Amino acid sequence: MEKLERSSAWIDRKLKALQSVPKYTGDDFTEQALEAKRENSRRHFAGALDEPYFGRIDFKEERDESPRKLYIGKFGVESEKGDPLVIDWRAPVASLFYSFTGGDGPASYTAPDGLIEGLVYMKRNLVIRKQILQRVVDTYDRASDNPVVTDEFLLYRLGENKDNKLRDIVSTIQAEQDQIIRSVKNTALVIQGVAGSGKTTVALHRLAYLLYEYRDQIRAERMIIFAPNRMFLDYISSVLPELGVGHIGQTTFEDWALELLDTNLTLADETERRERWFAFGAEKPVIHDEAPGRFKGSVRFKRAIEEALQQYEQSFVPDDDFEPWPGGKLPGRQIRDWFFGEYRHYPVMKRKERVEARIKRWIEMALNETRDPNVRKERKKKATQKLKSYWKLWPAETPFDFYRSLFSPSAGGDSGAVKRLTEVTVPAAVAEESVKAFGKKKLYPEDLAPLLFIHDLMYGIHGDHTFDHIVIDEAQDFSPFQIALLNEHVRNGSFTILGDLSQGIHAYKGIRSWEEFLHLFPEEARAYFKMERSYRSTMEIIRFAGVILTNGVPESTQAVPVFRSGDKVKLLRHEMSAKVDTVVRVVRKLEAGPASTIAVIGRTEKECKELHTALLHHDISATLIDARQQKYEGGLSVVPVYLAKGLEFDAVVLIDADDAHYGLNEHDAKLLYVGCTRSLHDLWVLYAGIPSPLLSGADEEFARQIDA
Ligand SMILES: Nc1ncnc2c1ncn2[C@@H]1O[C@H](COP(=O)(O)OP(=O)(O)OP(=O)(O)O)[C@@H](O)[C@H]1O
Repeated sequence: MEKLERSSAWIDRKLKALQSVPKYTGDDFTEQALEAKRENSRRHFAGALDEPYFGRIDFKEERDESPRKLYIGKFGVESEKGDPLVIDWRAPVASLFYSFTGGDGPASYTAPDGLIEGLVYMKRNLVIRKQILQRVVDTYDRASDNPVVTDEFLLYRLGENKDNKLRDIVSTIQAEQDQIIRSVKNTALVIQGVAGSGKTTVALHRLAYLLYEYRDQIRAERMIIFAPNRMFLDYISSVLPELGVGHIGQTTFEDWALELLDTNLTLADETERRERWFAFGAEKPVIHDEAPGRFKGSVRFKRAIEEALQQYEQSFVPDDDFEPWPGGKLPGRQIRDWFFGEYRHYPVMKRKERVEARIKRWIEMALNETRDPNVRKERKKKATQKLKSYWKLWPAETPFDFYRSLFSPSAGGDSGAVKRLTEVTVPAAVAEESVKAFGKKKLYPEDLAPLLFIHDLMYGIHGDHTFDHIVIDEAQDFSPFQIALLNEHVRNGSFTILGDLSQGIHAYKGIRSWEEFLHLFPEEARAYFKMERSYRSTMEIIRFAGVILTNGVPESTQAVPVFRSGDKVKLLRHEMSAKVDTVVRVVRKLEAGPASTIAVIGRTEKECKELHTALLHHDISATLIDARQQKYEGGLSVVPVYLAKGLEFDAVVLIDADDAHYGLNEHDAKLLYVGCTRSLHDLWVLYAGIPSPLLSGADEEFARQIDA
């Protein structure tokens, strides 16, 4: 209590002092920089004032007589003398708070000058809100009979209801998560984590850590997060500001690539495609490596493009000499020497520019040697015309022209008649679909990486488009081509790539194994982590979801639950004709209970739309989430299962869990798994007729059958 009062008073004084300095709005750069620093500190102290710290760890270093009390908070605060009052959670010593897992033995952390060893005496979690101490939980006490770190505080945190935004977890980061967060910068981290293991959350905390640890080397504006859609970005948008980090770019791969390409190309409407990919029963598509996303996302396609471009470069310079006027001649050999020799390190279009400037300089020099002003004038005129026609001999394809020509030899630009891809054969269906879309200046998402790759090779990568660190969430839906392309847009291969193969519901474009990404990086520059503990859902929900994986994806990793018990999963059978009434009844019941976010999860967009309309007729207001959704509003949502990925809800009503909607196959199993693992506390699974075979074996211990 005394510590809290002292820290708060000190922070309050610092804040007031900063607030008393008038804000600088002038043009002086130095003053502007100082003001930005002050503003940062104001924000920092305002945050620290409300909640100065959340943890305490008593640690006795080997050389010390007695333990020191270390208070851990979101922001470090120092006393007037420079002593740490509160330690930033990202500081090396704070890692003790997270990595210490109990026992009598020594604990250690790595300080800038080496390993520090000692003994932990106590670990305490505190909840302080608006300077009022609300909760204290000692999760470790050396003096107790059984000194292990308990999950008590974590369970209290996990039991809380969630609103419409993902939150920070600084006070309860677990040891295995902390290890990932604190991994060194220049590595490509690939993380396979089960549903609810905290992948998204951990990646965001890692960004905050990197900014702290490498503050002299990296900048927030040069870090970027790729997420699957705008709604998901909105959902995760609070975490970084809560951690005091701003200005990190958050985007989708599509938006990022389209902006860089800066053309009049737009994305083709994928509604029909989505219906096809997510159809069920007899309509269900067979997915193989010839699917457009798999083919265009492959490394072999990338290699084939690279080769085609090399060929293209070889034939770039015409054999002709340049003869600006009778008797004047710049030999073709000389021009080729410039292009293939002197300028060989530049991308092809830059080389073309350089050669053009060089020819112009050559003309000027030749003109200067012409004494007679009339002849000079005449020659100048002729040279301008000749240069124009000479340039027509050079290829003038845009990256899009070039890309397009790969699919249909006759549709290319100047040299389109040449078959450019020699190493791969474009599957006929892919070529047909592509040609049709390209004719209307439309692209599919899987065209963006190859097109940008061609663009980069032709024009080079501008420094502004190179990042210090890249985070890729839901990476199982990315292609190796996309990762390889991004690797050229990041310094030192600094990546956090996270996903879950068991949630790989976009199999027509995503990967089958992490090896597909890992082998893109040298062995010494990559690291692979597995996160197997799931924090989101109750034990009952996790065990129930585990049954689905056992039935449909037997080789997948089962999630290990945190020991948080809740209600059994409700398996509710209803008459086919009573679907809407049953959903209405369950939703009303849930709305009357503690849940603040509820989702009704269906199989297809069409079925969700119908149900949403039916709910409105029953005066139940809900948000229908479709592929265009930009924001996640919370409350009650109706959402097709493939758009629910990444989100979470206090309660989930999963509808149509019958044998027709979810058959005994991998794709349906992954969809059903995603649906069930969205729930934190309460899961209702509704079906008419025969239940999905994926549910068979759901034990009475964690699931209960109810007849409507
Ligand atoms: N150490 C932790 N302390 C408290 N809550 C945690 C912790 N780790 C994860 N969580 C919570 O678990 C939930 C799942 O986290 P998150 O969405 O980051 O997981 P994920 O692995 O990305 O999930 P999915 O793949 O299913 O989308 C969130 O509510 C998050 O706050």
